[in-house]
Parts: sequence; structure tokens; C-alpha cells
Amino acid sequence: MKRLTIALVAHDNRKADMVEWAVHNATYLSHHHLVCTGTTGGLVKKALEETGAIIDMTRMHSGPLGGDAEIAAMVVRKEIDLAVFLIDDLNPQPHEADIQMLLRQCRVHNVPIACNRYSADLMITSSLWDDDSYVPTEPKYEYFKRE
Ligand SMILES: O=C(CO)COP(=O)(O)O
Repeated sequence: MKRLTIALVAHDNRKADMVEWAVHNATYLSHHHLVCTGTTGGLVKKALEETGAIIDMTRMHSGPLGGDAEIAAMVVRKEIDLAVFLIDDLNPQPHEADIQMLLRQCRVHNVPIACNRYSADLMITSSLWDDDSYVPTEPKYEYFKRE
């Protein structure tokens, strides 16, 4: 299995979901390098270690203090293979600009980003990660001309 760098980020009202998802996928996640925003990382690390998994994790600042921005910069540098970002869509966040930046940079740089658990499950079970013949098509920023 190819070793990936996976970003895990969750807003406060989605952290229970993130921890549950991470524990469910503890064996899978223990094969990869995790990069997390501060509080998400602390909770995920503790929960994963309680399962007995050995975790390789880098914790950035907390989201509102720049953690999303730090991870967005890693996306720009092609240092992130996959992001799981559980967003609280029912409440405003003080760092909305940073959230949008992380989402936008994933789109610009063609980095898969799952914003719900179902997407995350589909992405981590994809066989394409280990298919060396698969080359992701980069987004084309060009006007579509009819005929
Ligand atoms: O705010 C976040 C993402 O936008 C997450 O930050 P924390 O993991 O530090 O709570």
C-alpha cells in the first residue's frame, strides 16, 4: 500500500464524527502520515492510540489560529494526497476565509477532499492510489467553445 499524507480537519460540531470515523479506520490510518489541525489532531491521536494503533501525525495550529491556512499551503506544495474536512455547515466560523482557502486550493491543485464520511470511505477504499498507470487529469481552466 502506497504511503499517503492525509489531512484530517473537523469543526467542533463534527469532531465526534471525525473521531468515530478515524477509530473505525484505525488500521488504515496507521499506514499513512496524518496532518491535522490542532484540536482535531489531539482528539484523533488520543482515540487512535487507545485502539493500540501507532500513529504518525503532524499537528498544525488550531483552525481559527491558522491551521487550515498551514494545510492549504501544504496542498499548494503538493504535500497532501487526500484531505478529509468535516465542516460544520450549520454554524458560522470566525475563520471562514481560511476554510474557503483550503477548499479552493484542494480544487485548484486537484487534491481529493472528502467533506463527509461517505466520501471519505469511498476515497480511502479506492484502488486508484496503488494503480501506477492512473494519472489524475488536472483541471482545465479554459473556455468551452461550441464547435
Ligand atoms: O477550525 C478547524 C477547521 O476549519 C479545525 O480546527 P481545530 O482542529 O483546531 O478545531
